[in-house]
Order: sequence, then C-alpha cells, then structure tokens
Amino acid sequence: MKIAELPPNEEARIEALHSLHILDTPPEERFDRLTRLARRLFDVPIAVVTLIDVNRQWFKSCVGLGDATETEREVSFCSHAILTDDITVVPDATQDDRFSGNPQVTGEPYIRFYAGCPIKSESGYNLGTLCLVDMKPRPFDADDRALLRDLAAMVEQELTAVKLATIDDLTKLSNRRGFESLAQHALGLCKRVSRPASLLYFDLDMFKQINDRFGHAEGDTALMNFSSLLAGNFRESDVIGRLGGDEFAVFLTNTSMAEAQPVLQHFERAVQQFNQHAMREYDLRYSVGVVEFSPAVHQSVAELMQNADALMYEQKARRKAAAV
Ligand SMILES: Nc1nc2c(ncn2[C@@H]2O[C@H](COP(=O)(O)OP(=O)(O)OP(=O)(O)O)[C@@H](O)[C@H]2O)c(=O)[nH]1
Repeated sequence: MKIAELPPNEEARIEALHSLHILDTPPEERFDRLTRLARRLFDVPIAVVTLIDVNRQWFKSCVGLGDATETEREVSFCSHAILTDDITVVPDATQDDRFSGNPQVTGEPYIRFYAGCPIKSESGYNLGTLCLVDMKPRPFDADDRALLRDLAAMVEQELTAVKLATIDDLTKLSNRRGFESLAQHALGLCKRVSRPASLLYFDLDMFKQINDRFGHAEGDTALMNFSSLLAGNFRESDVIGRLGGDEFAVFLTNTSMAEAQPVLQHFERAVQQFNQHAMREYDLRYSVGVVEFSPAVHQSVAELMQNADALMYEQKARRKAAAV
C-alpha cells in the first residue's frame, strides 16, 4: 500500500475546508439525495461525499457503508484522488500497487472498484471527492466519467449553497434559485442517459384564507406541513423546491408523464390522510400542473416550469369555476 503524499497547497486547502464549517455537521438531506442518486445511476453499493481533513477523511454523506462517519486519511483512496483534478478510477484495487495492501481491500469492506471525482472549493482547492465504490472490479468509460463529473458539480453547488442563498429559510427546501439550478443539472443527467423527466408545479388553494383567518404563524405552519409532505412522499433522489409564497415544484428524474400520475395519486392520498389526522379548522389543498420534458419543446428547466405553471393555473381556474 502507498500512502498518498500531501498536495502542494495543503495548508491553504485545509484552511479553505475549515472555513466552510461543515466538518462534523449532522447528515443533510440535500447531500444524501445526491449520493443516493449516484448509487442509483451507477448501480454501485456505496457512494460517498468525503472531505479530506488533516488526519482523516470525513463523510458528509455516505450511502451503503453502515454508520461509518470517517476513516484515517492514510488508508483513504480519496487522499490519492484529491492529488489530481481528473477523476481517479481504480478498476480493480487488487491490481493497483497503491491499494492492493490497503486494509479496506484485504479486509472489510473488500473494496475492488473505486472512482472518485474531486470536489473543489470556490477558490479551487480539492476539498474531497464524490466517490463510488464496489466490491467487484468493473470498467468505467468516458460517459461514466462525464456523469460522475456532473454529479460532483451538484455536490460543489450544495457546498456553496448557503453562501449563495439557495435554501428557503422557512421550509429548508431549495428556493427558486436552488431548485432551478439543481433541476437543470438533474435534467442534464437524464438527457445524457436518455431517461425521461417530469416536473410537477404546485400552488396551494385558498392559502391566503389560512393567513387571514388563523394568522401568519399558522400560514407558516401550513407551508412547513406541505413541505414535509412533499419531502416525505417523493423519491429520495427527486429535486424539491419552494419557489416562493405558496408555490412548490418537484423534478422527477427518470419518470415519464404516465409514471408521474400514480406518484401524484400517492401524494394526494398522503395529503388527504394528513388532513384527516391534523384536526385543523382548514385543509391543505393544492392545484398541480404536470409536464414531461420534451427536447423539442423545452430548452431549459425554466421553460418546463412555465409550462407546468400554466397547466397548474388551468386546473385552479377550472376548480374555481366549478366552486362558483
Ligand atoms: N404565512 C405566510 N404567508 C405567505 C408567505 N409567503 C407568501 N404568503 C402569503 O401567501 C398568499 C399567496 O397568495 P395567493 O396565491 O393569492 O393565495 P391563495 O389564497 O392560495 O389563492 P389561489 O391560489 O388563487 O387559491 C399571500 O397572501 C401572501 O401574503 C409566507 O412565507 N408565510
């Protein structure tokens, strides 16, 4: 086994890492969604966002490795991967001098395949990686590399998300800016692997009345409850955002319009159940527009959102007309 040398800019790199105040913070859904998406897209058992600290590699998000939160830096594959800006691919660790004697290769979890893409700070330092691990050797072609790079860019975006104000304070979902940007990345991934994608655009019905009758604080509670219902009932790898006021959107990866319908019905049942159990003097109700991405019609997520917003509005207008 070879222990990785230190990067030439190690001191400044560590300073950039520590300035993020992210080490030892609790797991966050926005990173976990990305590692789960990586695991799903590449069909690997383990996907991790690691950050290389002075003496350890610490996991910001880790799927498939049990409860582990860090390892010693000396045994980490990623301490090698941050030495280059390129993606590091180890098709079979038993055949690689750097890793064949590594305790993670000779013992649990018996790593064979590794691919790690550096995650950069805004100032350009390699802070860690988004990496994929498998217990059996496997190839990794140019398309795989491009896909992993796209996903690593999403992780980088999340790292700077708070600074760029892409999170909605009230609900902790992505705000409009964060949603649009993450969904644009996710759409790029779907296009690359020729999978469908759909967007759901929600607007609460008669939300103003909740504010007017029960107060702004109750209005806030209603928005948070609706956010939790969205977060709890869509797939873990979907992108969810609060676009502003009482408007929300969900970007469904790998989902056609037809496949989105049962998902939406499932959500509707969850909202009905919530309303039955909440015992409030009002119900959460919404109108929704559903659009499947079509390269002939939509140039961007923004256009997809406009399209879905218009459909949502049509549904709302029909309901209002029916209620009169
Ligand atoms: N409590 C609370 N209210 C908000 C927040 N942001 C926006 N609002 C209120 O949300 C309301 C949204 O207005 P509308 O979309 O016209 O409300 P609506 O009653 O759902 O109307 P329809 O969609 O036509 O059914 C406005 O009264 C805003 O003041 C927030 O963060 N908290």
